[in-house]
Amino acid sequence: MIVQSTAEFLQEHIVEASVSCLALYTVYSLISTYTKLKVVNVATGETPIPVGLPKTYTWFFPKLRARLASFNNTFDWVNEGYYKYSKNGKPFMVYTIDGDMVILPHTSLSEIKNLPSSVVDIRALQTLAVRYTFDNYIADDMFHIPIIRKDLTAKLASVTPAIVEELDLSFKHYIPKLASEADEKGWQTITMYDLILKVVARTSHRVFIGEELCREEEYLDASIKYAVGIFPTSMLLNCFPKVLGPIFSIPLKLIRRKARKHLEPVILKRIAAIRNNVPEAERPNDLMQWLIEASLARGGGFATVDAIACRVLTVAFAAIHTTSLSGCNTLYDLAYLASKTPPGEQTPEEMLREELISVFPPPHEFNKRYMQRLYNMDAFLKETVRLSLVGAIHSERNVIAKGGFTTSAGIHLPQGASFTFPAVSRITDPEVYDRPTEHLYTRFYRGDVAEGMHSEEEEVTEKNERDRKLDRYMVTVTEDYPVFGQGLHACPGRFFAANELRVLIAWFLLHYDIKPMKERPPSWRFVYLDIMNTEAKMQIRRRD
Ligand code: HEM
Repeated sequence: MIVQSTAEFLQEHIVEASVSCLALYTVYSLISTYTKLKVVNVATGETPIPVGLPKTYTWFFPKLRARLASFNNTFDWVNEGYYKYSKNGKPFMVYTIDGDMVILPHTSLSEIKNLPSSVVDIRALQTLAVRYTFDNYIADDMFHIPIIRKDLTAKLASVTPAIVEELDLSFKHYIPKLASEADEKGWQTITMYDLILKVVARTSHRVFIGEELCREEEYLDASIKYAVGIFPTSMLLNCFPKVLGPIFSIPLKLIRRKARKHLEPVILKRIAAIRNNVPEAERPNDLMQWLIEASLARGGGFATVDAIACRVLTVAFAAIHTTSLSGCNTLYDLAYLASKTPPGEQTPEEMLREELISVFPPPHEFNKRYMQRLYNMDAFLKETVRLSLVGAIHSERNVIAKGGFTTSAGIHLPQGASFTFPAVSRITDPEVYDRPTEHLYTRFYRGDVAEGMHSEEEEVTEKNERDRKLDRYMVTVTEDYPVFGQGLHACPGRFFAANELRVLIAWFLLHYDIKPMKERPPSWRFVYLDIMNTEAKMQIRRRD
């Protein structure tokens, strides 16, 4: 009788019942997940001390409460742990909405950063829920990474004229669309991030997929929306049971379909050319072509239009927002630092412009080789991204080796454990950087040691990175400069990004003045992330 009436009740309230089950399951997973892995110091038996657990009613779901509090407090917890434990060579834990995280001391970084992917893997695969937000072919084989690292970087000199041309065309196309009418003194107001995002998306795509497609607004819009949609979708996916993955990823799939509509005819044309043995010299020479050739070589599901289009969008995702944020932050810093420059002194904007004109006198023909001589520009960019792109942590990794991994200090990390290193606390530690929170735009100036150097791609080798004299390029990765990650997974696109950013800032300084801003637009901290203010308005004025 009871069973029958329960069944009837459930039939009548199927929606409510499903939602309740889902809610219960979610609460259960929030409480129970990530808690079973035992991280321990094998020599002392100590386990990493948690930072951020509630100090009152400690019996009442402390981890769950810490996870919920992590939205606003993670930076403070990591900073507290950095000074209490990391600086004494000890690990600590934080429990965030994103899972249990072991924060290892900086002293473990050098032995961990180059561990092979059979031992540890980059955690983005999990945090970005790559199997749902992209697809299985991306998660199974990231062959686009060596293509970016080797082929794209090697072609930088030859693609620079295309970057210069596309930046020029896109600034001229988008500024009139996005900026207000000029006032009587010629100043126009613009939401700078909107402009830089569009310009970077179009310019990067010129190099990724060619002239034919990079100006197609519907495609560009779809690729930007896709990239924007990845973070919220993956967060949702990571909070709910995996069975809901296919449902939560529907909006992203619809956007991908829109982008694919434009990519498909071009991909098919290029595949046909390869199959018809069109000589290599007559085929396009861009990132999409290299991706198509590598996909065909792998065959099967990798060689479908869908998988190839998804891979193009994956590279665009990694490239466009990071570069746009860096470009926009640089312009914010130029405007803000100008307002702090005493009257009569040269502002950083004037200093960079003077350097530009001396390296590229009119008619300002940029080329990759001389771009490297913009030492003040490189130093400025490097300092801006140091202060603006680093979140609470860097180099998140998951242990995948069956037996786990034990550091030389005896910290045993079992299979499945996630670990990372303090980032913002490290770069704002006065023992690491002098006046660490100030934007000292000549901090990384290297013009004095640069004579006789080769290209930066040749010089940024692991050996040279240990040489403090050469530790000054924007693209140099050192253990105290985590903007581009570390070791095996350090950003493969950073040479491309640095080159594009230099041309972008150079174009801007030659064509526009920037009105000083009294306040730097504040960013917003969310769990581990420092999210830039993308709404801030700037005032700009044409120079001619
Ligand atoms: C200023 C711009 C950029 C910044 C600040 C940046 C930053 C980063 C960071 C922090 C990582 C993670 C590294 C780690 O965990 O150790 C990364 C990885 C990556 N970046 Fe960038 N990036 C930028 C531009 C680009 C560009 C332009 C591309 C492509 C052309 C790109 C492609 C990638 C890829 C594919 C990875 C994954 C590497 C791996 O898993 O081994 N990035 N980037």
